[in-house]
Amino acid sequence: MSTDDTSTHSAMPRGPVDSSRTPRFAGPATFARLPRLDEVQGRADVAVVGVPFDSGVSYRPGARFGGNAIREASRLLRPYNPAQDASPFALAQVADAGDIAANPFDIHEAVETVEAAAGELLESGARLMTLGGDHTIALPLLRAVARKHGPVALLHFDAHLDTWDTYFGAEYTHGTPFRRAVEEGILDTSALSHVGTRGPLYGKKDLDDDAKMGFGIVTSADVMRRGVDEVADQLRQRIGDRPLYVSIDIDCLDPAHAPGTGTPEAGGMTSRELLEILRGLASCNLVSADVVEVAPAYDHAEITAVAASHTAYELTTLMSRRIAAERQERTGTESAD
Ligand SMILES: N=C(N)NCCCC(=O)O
Ligand SMILES: [Zn+2]
Ligand SMILES: [Zn+2]
Repeated sequence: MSTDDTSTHSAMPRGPVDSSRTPRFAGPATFARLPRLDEVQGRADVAVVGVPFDSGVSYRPGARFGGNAIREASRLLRPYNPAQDASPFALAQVADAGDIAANPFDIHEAVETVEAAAGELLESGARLMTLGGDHTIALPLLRAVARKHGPVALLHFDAHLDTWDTYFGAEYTHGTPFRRAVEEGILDTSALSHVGTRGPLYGKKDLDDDAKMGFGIVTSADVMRRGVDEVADQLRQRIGDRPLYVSIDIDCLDPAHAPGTGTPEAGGMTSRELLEILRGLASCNLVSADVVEVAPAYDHAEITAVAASHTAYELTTLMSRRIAAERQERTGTESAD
């Protein structure tokens, strides 16, 4: 496979394979046909990393195949993002860091492995764009991010709260990562939001517990009634300039927009609403993000994987723009000295 370098200068980021020369359906899939991390000497501003782990699910399994399904569906992403007026892969070096090899038979060990591998990537200077995997993995990712940035603001898109206590006595599951994260003090409890919440709960106490942890909720019905601009404004105000982690469970979307997921709930957001809210976060300091719960066995015609690939593309664009703005600020300051 040809890995044509679209950049002409060694200091320029190396971009995706040129789809006008190598058909986009040829060769093994990396996210958006970007170079692998080893092809850019291990130096990336944004590392796209897969976590093929789904041993924490409470219903349908299969999200372990989500990352590669998203990579396959991302072949059609193009280098310029008109909605954000930015070329994310030219503004910063984005590279595919491959998969974290987590033990499928031992959740505690898997959680440790993910935390350590994510920590290494963050130490190298990269922001993480993680492709799950089930939602269990958000906990070790947040631990690693908080070690670098301190407690972070959390914007959580999901049909579910994922602040339940335990399932079958297990503390690490895909329904419990954010309760553990609050208990561990790795979240900034003045800036926690769920978006897209809906569906039946075990009881009203689920909501009371969640509110006590500090979460605000924008339900999927709120998004429909209030509209994406107002919702994005409100979220931006709550987040301010705090370091922000965005965790996106693809089941925040309606099953019509994301059938390929493990715990589907009717009445969800459209992919258009999700993408528009994300675009509205352009001023935020997005330090890392994940897209999880894509289970391709239940998908049809890559509906879910395409939605997830565009979601990761918008998130990557937000990070690249922020990286470029920070670089600009530094160079501006240096030349002013
Ligand atoms: N999809 C995620 N992350 N969590 C759903 C847990 C819902 C349940 O089993 O009751
Ligand atoms: Zn969910
Ligand atoms: Zn979830």
